[in-house]
Amino acid sequence: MRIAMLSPIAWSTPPKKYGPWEAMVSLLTEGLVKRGIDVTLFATADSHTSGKLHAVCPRPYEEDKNIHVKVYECLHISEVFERADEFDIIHNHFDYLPLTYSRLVDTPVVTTVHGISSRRILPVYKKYNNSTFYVSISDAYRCDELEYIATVHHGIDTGSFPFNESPEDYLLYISRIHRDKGTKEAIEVAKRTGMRLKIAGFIADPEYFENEVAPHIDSEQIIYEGHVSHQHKKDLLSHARALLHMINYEEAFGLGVVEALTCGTPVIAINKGAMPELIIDGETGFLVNGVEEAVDAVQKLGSISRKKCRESVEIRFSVERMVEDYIKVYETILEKYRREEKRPWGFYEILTEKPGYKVKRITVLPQEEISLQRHAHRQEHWYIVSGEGLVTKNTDQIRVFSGDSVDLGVKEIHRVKNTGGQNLVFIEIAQGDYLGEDDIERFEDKYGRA
Ligand SMILES: O=P(O)(O)OC[C@H]1O[C@](O)(CO)[C@@H](O)[C@@H]1O
Repeated sequence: MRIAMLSPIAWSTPPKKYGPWEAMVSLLTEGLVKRGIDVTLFATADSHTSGKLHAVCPRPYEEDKNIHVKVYECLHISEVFERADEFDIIHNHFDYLPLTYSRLVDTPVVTTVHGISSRRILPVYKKYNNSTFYVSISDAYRCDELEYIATVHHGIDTGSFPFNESPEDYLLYISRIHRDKGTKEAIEVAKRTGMRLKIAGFIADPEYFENEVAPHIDSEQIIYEGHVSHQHKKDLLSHARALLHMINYEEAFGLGVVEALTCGTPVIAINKGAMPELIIDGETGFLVNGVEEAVDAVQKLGSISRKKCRESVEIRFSVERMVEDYIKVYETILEKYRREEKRPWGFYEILTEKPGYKVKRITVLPQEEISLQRHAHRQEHWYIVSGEGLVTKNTDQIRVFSGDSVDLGVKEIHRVKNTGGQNLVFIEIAQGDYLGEDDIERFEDKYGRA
């Protein structure tokens, strides 16, 4: 299996410090290579992989403000798609932009949806919903308007995080410093419980840091450790009494939460987003609804077994499990693709074929149309499953929607155009003495095949 792994270029892959998407891409890439899979990693030039690295962007744009973000995004993404024929699957971790190239290539594209930053980007995801594949990183993060091939939780290199049975007496906040992540609320919990709080992470929102965080830093009770290295992060995580994760948004996953648990450190988190999928309330931490409940939870930390914390994530969130899950996703996609016949207007899948009849599921992409045609040996019955279209039947024009059907006799001239913004999907039952694809007489064709 040949995989093109498209990483973001905000940070290197793996990142030197912060960079959760790039960190996950690196772990997945290395895990796949270990399993003998041929992976080409498209990432910044200062990235490292035991697979093959392909880079056009010299440095991460977050580390070098001279890198023109849009220019390098274009150069980076186009590289993958220009080499599409060399791969069996393109695995996109670059959010929505690469989706817009996906219909220009024959290689299937699977996207791990790391985060939907705003509902305003949904139209792109919706447009490619039926022609590409999406993986959700938690069940909580599935968007009702999209279809997913699987949920795959992230995995971490659990073995590289030290387990510590005897913590020190401080609470920890480790994340980028931003309102969403609840730095201010973590400070409040520390102050109310009289415990020390160590804060680590890069300052994603300087104004928030200045107004809500900095005034509380006294380097005694509230300590800012800075944008820490991987080693420093592991030390902080393994020695903390608990991790405070007082998020103010529906977080898609929470790598820091899993990393803390791996060290044996319980997590007190706001019960939002993926938190219930990561933390077992009362056993590996506490799911709370605000500062008040978090303060109570701190008092109950003694009831948590640190060993249990580690055990709860060791297998469920290991890299090996994540790699295994993604291999299954790739295999499912390849199996589906083997069955699907590509056409310039979309694709079809033969559901069954027996002497005398053949059943297909036909997908016409938005605004595309099949040729104006007729068959000498078969009649067809079309049942519209979803989308909307305009059927030409001899001299008639018939608007069709989900639930409608159309019958086309032998030698009747016909065509269908997808007139909507979603895929037009219909089931075709063809009956006749000959059902080969070459029984098509084309009169007109948008793609020059007539
Ligand atoms: O000639 P085109 O545009 O590829 O269309 C072919 C499709 O049209 C149909 O013949 C429908 O009439 C399908 O059975 C077939 O897959």
